[in-house]
Amino acid sequence: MRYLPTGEWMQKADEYTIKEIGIPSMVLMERAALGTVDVMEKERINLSRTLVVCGSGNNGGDGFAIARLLKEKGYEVTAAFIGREASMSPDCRHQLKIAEKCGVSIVTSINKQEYTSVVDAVFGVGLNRDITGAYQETIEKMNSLPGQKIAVDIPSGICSATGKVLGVSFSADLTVTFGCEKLGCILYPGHMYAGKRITIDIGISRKPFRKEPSVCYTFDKQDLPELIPARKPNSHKGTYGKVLMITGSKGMSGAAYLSAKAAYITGAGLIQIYTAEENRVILQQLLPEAIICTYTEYDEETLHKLLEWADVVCIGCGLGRSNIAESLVVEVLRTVKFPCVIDADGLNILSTHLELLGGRERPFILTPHMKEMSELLDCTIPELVEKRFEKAREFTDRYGVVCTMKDARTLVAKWDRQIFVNTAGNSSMAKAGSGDVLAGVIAGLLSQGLMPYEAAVCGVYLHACGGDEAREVKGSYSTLAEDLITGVGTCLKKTEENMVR
Ligand SMILES: NC(=O)C1=CN([C@@H]2O[C@H](COP(=O)(O)OP(=O)(O)OC[C@H]3O[C@@H](n4cnc5c(N)ncnc54)[C@H](OP(=O)(O)O)[C@@H]3O)[C@@H](O)[C@H]2O)[C@@H](O)CC1
Ligand SMILES: [K+]
Repeated sequence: MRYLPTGEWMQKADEYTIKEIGIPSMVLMERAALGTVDVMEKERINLSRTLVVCGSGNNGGDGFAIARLLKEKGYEVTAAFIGREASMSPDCRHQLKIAEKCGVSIVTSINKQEYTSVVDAVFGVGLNRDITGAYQETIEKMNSLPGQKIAVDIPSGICSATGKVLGVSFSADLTVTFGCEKLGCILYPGHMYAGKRITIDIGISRKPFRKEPSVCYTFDKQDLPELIPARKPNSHKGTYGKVLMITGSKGMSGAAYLSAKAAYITGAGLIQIYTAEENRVILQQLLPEAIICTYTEYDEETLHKLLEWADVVCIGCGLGRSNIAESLVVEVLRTVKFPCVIDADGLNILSTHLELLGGRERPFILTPHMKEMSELLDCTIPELVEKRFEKAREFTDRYGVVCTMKDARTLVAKWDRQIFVNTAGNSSMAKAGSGDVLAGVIAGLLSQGLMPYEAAVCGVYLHACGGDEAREVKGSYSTLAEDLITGVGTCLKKTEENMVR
């Protein structure tokens, strides 16, 4: 796993490293500059005529050090100091003096000369308000220059906590970031301004991030072996759990099929689908591995028998909003004591029965997209988008559930855990049926013994990696939900092969 701190948290980590560990600030800055030059060379940036634009904070300090190192290597370099003299940080001032003494050409405005590359060291994580006036004009000018664009730590103008553009932003081809990638470069639109992102270690301690609830984290592919539940040599179908899927309705057999198949592909032992009678034949044909039980009217006795049979329940995919659906959701949420995934129509029904969540901790995993989440929270979608982290925390604190908030950057929250931010996946997954697959993947992981929060984070990540596998085969336009299921299977197989090796 790796942390995705905001700029504020990154500054706390810088401070901890300097004051508590004792690494001098100028040492960190030198490592940042050396690392940036190294990355630019490895990435084959044409550095033959480079402009480094520096502000008055430590990001500007990095910039002067980079300019000096480029000159040492024989490149033609100009450093433009466009910050305010009066507000220069001590390290920035120091770096400017060194650069001057080393003969770096220093100017105070961007001249018309053509550069092969433009390095943005105007603002880093210290950006704390909208960029206006002369700074805005400078950044617009930098964007309009020819040559490759490289951002130091974060593109100037991107809010490191939200990914929002604060007035204007440098648009980078490459961002070399220090210590940890900042949350704002992961979230949209910030992500689109960062270009290719490369993180370098400059010795900043990550200790301040541990156990800090407001710091987020993500996974990379190499984390998968640790995340997925182990298969045991001496096992049978009962070892991997019995999943009850209360899904599908008349005309909505697809959601029941996709979620159940996804749970099987993920490794569930046995699946029973409880659905409308109209779906019986089609589901039996589509998924002969599943047991099918059907209803024509609400039947509490059968429901209870099925709940006694199951270890895990997944309710809501394609369930509809009929009276029967409502009775099913209410009764399941009222009585179930084991892990339960609540998706789609299950969430729509839940939003008018929130009292069913109680407030005590129950093993529920809610998988809303932004619209469903806004209904659960009774707020507008723009309000939710603006304050997604606060809202996710507020909701999971209040109800004690696990919540995966689905979006281009899906979050997983639980009151006593740091928020997981998904960084895998792609636009091919923005299609009908993708949510059903996710609900099934999570149910499949629960049935193999993962705890609700672990199943949710692993499920979201695995589903997204499945999307990446699917895009490799089908491309961004033509990937279907069924392909995501195949992708999840491929991803699990690759992970297993790596584990064996
Ligand atoms: N030792 C370390 O800590 C290390 C730090 N490192 C590097 O330092 C970076 C962080 O440096 P930082 O904290 O000095 O902040 P930085 O981003 O340079 O900007 C602050 C300046 O901008 C100004 N300002 C802000 N918003 C503005 C606006 N909208 N419009 C106009 N002005 C605005 C603000 O002015 P003020 O708010 O004081 O008026 C202040 O002058 C970090 O990203 C990394 O690159 C690495 O070298 C590793 C070691
Ligand atoms: K920058």
